[in-house]
Amino acid sequence: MAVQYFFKKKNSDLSMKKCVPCNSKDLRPITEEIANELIPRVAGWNLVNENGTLKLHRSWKVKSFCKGLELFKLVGDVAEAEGHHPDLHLVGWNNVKIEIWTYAAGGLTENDFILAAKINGLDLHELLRKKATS
Ligand SMILES: C[C@H](O)[C@H](O)[C@H]1CNC2=NC(N)=NC(=O)C2=N1
Repeated sequence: MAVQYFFKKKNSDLSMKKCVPCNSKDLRPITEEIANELIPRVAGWNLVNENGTLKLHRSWKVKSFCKGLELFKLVGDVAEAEGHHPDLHLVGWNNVKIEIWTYAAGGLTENDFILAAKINGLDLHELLRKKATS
């Protein structure tokens, strides 16, 4: 279902969609080929293949450790509202990295792109270092 859905709704705004529960039995990850086609729809996110598991990664440099925690809170609220949860990393006091994939599917599903698009919709600009965002 996921694959066709993506193709049909190519121009729809992912951030307007809602994550579906990840406990469905027929949850299948998308292929790397399709993931490569979709990645431009979530600006700033990179496709990573970790030992065969596709994931979305994005990094930010924050102004301070506490701003990093604030970022986590904003992202955490989105994740809770969607019932879909990223891995959050805050390393070396100001490097935030977020990884998203669907554990239940062992790879990427539409949910991951929806969550990434919603995170992109957050106004993080007060939290980030002026210079680099990567
Ligand atoms: C039942 C519930 O929807 C699942 O446990 C959800 C919770 N959040 C999740 N988040 C992510 N990123 N992947 C999952 O497979 C996942 N599973």
